[in-house]
Amino acid sequence: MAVYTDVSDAELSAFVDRYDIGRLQSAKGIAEGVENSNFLLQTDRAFFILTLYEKRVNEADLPFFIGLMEHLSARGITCPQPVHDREGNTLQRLAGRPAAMVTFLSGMSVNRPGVGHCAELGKALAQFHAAGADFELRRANALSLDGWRPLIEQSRERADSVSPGLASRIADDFARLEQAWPHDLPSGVIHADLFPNNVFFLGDRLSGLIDFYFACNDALAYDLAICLNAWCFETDGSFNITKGRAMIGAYEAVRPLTPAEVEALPVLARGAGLRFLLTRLVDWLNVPPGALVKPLDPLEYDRKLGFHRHAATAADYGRA
Ligand SMILES: Nc1ncnc2c1ncn2[C@@H]1O[C@H](COP(=O)(O)OP(=O)(O)O)[C@@H](O)[C@H]1O
Ligand SMILES: N[C@@H](CCOP(=O)(O)O)C(=O)O
Repeated sequence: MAVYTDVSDAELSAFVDRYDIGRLQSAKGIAEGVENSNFLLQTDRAFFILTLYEKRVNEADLPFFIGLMEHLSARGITCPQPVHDREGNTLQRLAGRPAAMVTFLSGMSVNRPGVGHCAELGKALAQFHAAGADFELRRANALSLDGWRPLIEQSRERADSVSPGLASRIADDFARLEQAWPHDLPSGVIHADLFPNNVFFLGDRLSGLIDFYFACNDALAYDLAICLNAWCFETDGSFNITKGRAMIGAYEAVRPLTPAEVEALPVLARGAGLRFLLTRLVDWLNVPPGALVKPLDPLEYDRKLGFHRHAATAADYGRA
């Protein structure tokens, strides 16, 4: 359960009173998520999500995230809308943390995405990229190539306690990626964490996207590579090419990839795999004492990297 910061009932009630959203009736810490502390609030009018931003979120980036949700909503992307308090503010402080309230989105995330879910995701990702094209704020990707080095250093000494040989596999991946990473691909606002838990469905139809707190400016195809990692592998570690084909095909029906993006796809997918291996590994080795959080398995991404290391072309991911 991701609740790093405790908030008393009295603090929550006083917080809700800053808004014109009714009186607080109940508040629960949310079981899912690993990055921030989230609470489901029910007032006598509606449900809301309250987020207290934790360690990985830089307070200076919050206007980017909040502004992006407002920008996307205005362009027809279903995502949480930041709620304004009586004075018009969206950004707050609560229990010593930066905080914001957003609207509650209905729908359910899928634990085991099927081919149809992957196609829905591909289409929504391309629509998201199109909607973000005229967003004026910018945010560099703190978790791209340059951001991996400190994570490697933080985890190097203890990596082999998680799996023998892991430190050297990570070093080899990083060396290869440093040499092959593309720098001139079409770029724009990317979600950068569009995992199944951040996508809601109503029936078979994708109904909304959440969790924009890794969003940044980077290569658009890198976002697709993240989604191939997060959606198209089976639990035994094998890549499901039918899912990859469905996702890439639906993405390209909205935004065709350039030849350079197609060529870069295996490197981008390997980089995305390493990025999630590293953040998971660092979290695994550093669970804050007393925090209600279950760290995610880093070795899931070590297994996925086993596929990426041998993938030669985009065809291995299902690109026709
Ligand atoms: N706007 C929202 N509407 C409905 N549920 C939400 C919303 N935002 C978050 N949640 C719920 O809270 C969980 C954790 O949110 P998330 O943003 O993924 O947290 P974290 O960034 O800490 O990982 C989600 O899996 C979802 O169940
Ligand atoms: N998607 C990341 C973890 C980030 O958690 P989220 O709840 O913010 O999506 C991973 O799987 O490592």
